[in-house]
Amino acid sequence: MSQTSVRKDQKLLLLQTKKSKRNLIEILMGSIVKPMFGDNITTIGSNIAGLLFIIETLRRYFPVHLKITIQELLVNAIQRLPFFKKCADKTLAFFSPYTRIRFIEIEENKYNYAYSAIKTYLGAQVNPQVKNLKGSQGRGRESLDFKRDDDKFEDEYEGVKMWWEVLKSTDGVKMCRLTFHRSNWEVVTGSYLRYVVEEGKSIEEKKKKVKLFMNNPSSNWKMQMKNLWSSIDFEHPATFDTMAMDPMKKDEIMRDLLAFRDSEEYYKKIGKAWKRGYLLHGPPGTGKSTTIAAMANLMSYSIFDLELTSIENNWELKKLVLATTSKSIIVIEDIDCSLDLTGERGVKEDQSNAEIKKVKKKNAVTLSGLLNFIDGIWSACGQERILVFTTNHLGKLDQALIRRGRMDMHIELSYCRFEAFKILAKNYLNLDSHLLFAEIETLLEETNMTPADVAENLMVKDGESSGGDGSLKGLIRALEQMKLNQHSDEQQKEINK
Ligand SMILES: Nc1ncnc2c1ncn2[C@@H]1O[C@H](COP(=O)(O)OP(=O)(O)OP(=O)(O)O)[C@@H](O)[C@H]1O
Ligand SMILES: [Mg+2]
Repeated sequence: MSQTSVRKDQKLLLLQTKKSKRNLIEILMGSIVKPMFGDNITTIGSNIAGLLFIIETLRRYFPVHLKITIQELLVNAIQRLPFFKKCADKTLAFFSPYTRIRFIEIEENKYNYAYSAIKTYLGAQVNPQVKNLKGSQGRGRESLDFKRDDDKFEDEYEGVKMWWEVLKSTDGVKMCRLTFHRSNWEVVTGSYLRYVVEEGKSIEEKKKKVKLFMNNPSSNWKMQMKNLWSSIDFEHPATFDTMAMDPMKKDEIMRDLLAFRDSEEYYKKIGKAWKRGYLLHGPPGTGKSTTIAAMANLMSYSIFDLELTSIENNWELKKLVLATTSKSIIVIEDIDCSLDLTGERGVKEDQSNAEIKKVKKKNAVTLSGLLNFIDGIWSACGQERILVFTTNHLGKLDQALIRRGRMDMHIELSYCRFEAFKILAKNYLNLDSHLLFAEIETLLEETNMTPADVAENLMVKDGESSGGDGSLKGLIRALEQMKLNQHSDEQQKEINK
């Protein structure tokens, strides 16, 4: 038989099959569907019949992977007709050996955190085989971030295959849908899903940007909670590595912070709110604000910088604290200057201090309001918060405010000594040692220079050589001058006695 006659025969066979299928469907439509639903449904029915035929024909002549697409096409086409959708879903579900789990973004007005973790996990499945990717670059970053840009994913876990789809319904409902073979129920629900959600959350955690929030004056709040705080990306470069501080003290603070971060279970067990208070005290320029920045960078916590002088009353303070998020550091700088912390507890007000009087008149946030905020409200407003107070005058603070339990750790930041100086010399001049270090060590012991002043002297000025000699000699001159001044001050005091 020639090839042309074979092709002719095939065509004839195809036509016959087509005709007999159409006949059968037309009989069905005419005798069952038409009497039930009338002419419109008959037209729909015969369209589906045509579609079924085309699909059947294509199925025979195309490779396996296309068959899957065709099946999907059919299911989609049928599902567009509401009447058939219900039947099709039920029939498919009844016969299919696969199980589907949906993770809907917002259900009953509640955000589903598993949805975002799963989406993050799926987006991170980047490898050279992936065809669609999205690229982006954050501000100040040199590297590009790539994310998977597909809405269908195949995943494998402990030898089990699973299929994910990222979907959006016509009414805007977003979801991730997982399909897997029923025989793998134990693996998927037992460990795979937990693994996916935990992995997604840890990726989110790493990518989370640290923010600096500042409270807006209450006149700008309007009705929405979102006007309470304004925020910017927190890009302070300070770390504990660059902090000039006694290494033992530094180590103690870092260990304390990290232990706090990992203590969720412990706080649950002892029935206490998961929070910790730090009081930073010391003269101006000793690094209190810098320590807060280093804390935020170490923990990747955002900072809520609470400016008490722009708050009218305790109620506003409460609202602001309730609007903070977990994993954050709430900071009140210069607590002694922010409000009159003594008046309400009956300690005699210093009448001569006009500045304090002015602040008191303007500000109705009270010490008891602040104490309530530290104790009671904490438990109501979530978990994992650090509170930091700073002051230049520890003695001015009410004992109730700083007692242990409220401020768990008192950190004194003080004048620059040799250990701290070595860190600054490394940071600013990249020097580990120098002939002038011995002289500087003695002078630092004899004077009280703040790390801020030492740092200022170590900054390489224009036109200076990079060896550090100029800066170190400049620092020695400044220290000697300070020593002279201190000496003459002491002499003056003796004379005044
Ligand atoms: N311990 C330190 N380690 C490294 N740098 C420091 C340290 N202390 C101060 N500095 C430098 O001095 C500058 C001022 O320090 P910082 O603002 O942290 O001091 P402060 O104690 O908060 O002062 P104030 O009481 O006036 O608010 C910082 O920008 C930092 O560069
Ligand atoms: Mg400061």
